[in-house]
Amino acid sequence: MSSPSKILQIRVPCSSSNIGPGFDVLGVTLSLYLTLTVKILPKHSNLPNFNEHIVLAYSGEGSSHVPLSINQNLITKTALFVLASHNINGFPSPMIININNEIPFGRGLGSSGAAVVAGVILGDIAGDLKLTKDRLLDHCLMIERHPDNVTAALMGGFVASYLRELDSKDIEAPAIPHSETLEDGITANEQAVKQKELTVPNGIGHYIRLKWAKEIKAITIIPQFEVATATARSVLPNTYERQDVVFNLQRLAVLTTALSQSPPDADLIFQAMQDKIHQPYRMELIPGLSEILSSVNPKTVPGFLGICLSGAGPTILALAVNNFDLIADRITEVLKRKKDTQVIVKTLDIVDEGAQVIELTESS
Ligand SMILES: Nc1ncnc2c1ncn2[C@@H]1O[C@H](COP(=O)(O)OP(=O)(O)OP(=O)(O)O)[C@@H](O)[C@H]1O
Ligand SMILES: N[C@@H](CCO)C(=O)O
Repeated sequence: MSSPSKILQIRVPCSSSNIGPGFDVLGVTLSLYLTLTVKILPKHSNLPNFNEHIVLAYSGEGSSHVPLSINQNLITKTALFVLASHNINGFPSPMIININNEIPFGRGLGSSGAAVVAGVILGDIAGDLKLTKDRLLDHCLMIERHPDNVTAALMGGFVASYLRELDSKDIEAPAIPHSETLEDGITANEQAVKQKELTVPNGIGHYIRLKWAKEIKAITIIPQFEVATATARSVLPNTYERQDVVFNLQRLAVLTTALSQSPPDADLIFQAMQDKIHQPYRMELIPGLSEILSSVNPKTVPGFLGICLSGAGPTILALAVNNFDLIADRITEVLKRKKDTQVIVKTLDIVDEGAQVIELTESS
């Protein structure tokens, strides 16, 4: 008797991180999703592609260039890493995985974070590991070393997080697929077989969910060009002046509470969303960023609260309680003047739910 096949859906929201001063600290989940529909087949099933026992189909954002080989795709590569770290060599059962992605790549909306979270959950399900949410987070944080996007995508809502300091031997194992340098030749699976053991430390990530005032919406102004996170991190300095660090710490502490208050205090939020740690250095990658960030002001546009680079950019995140179209038009106009690019505007809700697994059907 074969075991019945199972159909599950893994749904992970996109996220905007930093929110100005909270570089590598703050993340908030927004209403665009990466969805995997996973059919786990009985072990002896024949699949249409007889050479592989995993069939990957992909639609939506990134579909023209995302790799569909399981050793190269960030989602399946992450799942293989999770399995390998539990001494499971490869996917134990045949699967048909349909991926639908609404999150644009390389725009600062946490596409890689969502892919890593989806991959960790896929590995957990495929290996029947039953990992706790905190343990899922540990695995995510081995792959994406800044916690802001993955923690928000997994836990949902407005989240602040930090990483425990780890020994370099724990984080430098060559078997770890880093989300920003996917080109590495050896697969997690091959490496794990060589290493035999690959242990993911416990309790890497620590987080707290913060309150977000329900009337505050996120306007995302998404230019149609990509900035890879690795590039946007490579332009940052290794050391900072004390006054710049203090500037951000002061604003970060105020911002976390300011965004929870109803009605929101626009002047307080606008000032508290200023940053001196990452945005000034990323101006060379996003033409006109300085002008864009000063193109709207709560004194001239009622309902507008604040503006920043979303994640590593190039998307601009504007927070507001109304006048969404007017705010988006102002920012788009400056952006287009500075660079000849198409721009897509989406006004998104803040979503409370992080990654979810939904069991769809079960058939023999
Ligand atoms: N759904 C997906 N499936 C497979 N790979 C993905 C998926 N989403 C993202 N990736 C990989 O992640 C890369 C984008 O990651 P990157 O960190 O540069 O940008 P981002 O995550 O969109 O932005 P940010 O981290 O600033 O929010 C893509 O080029 C692709 O290699
Ligand atoms: N905090 C990260 C987010 C990008 O994923 C950065 O700004 O580089």
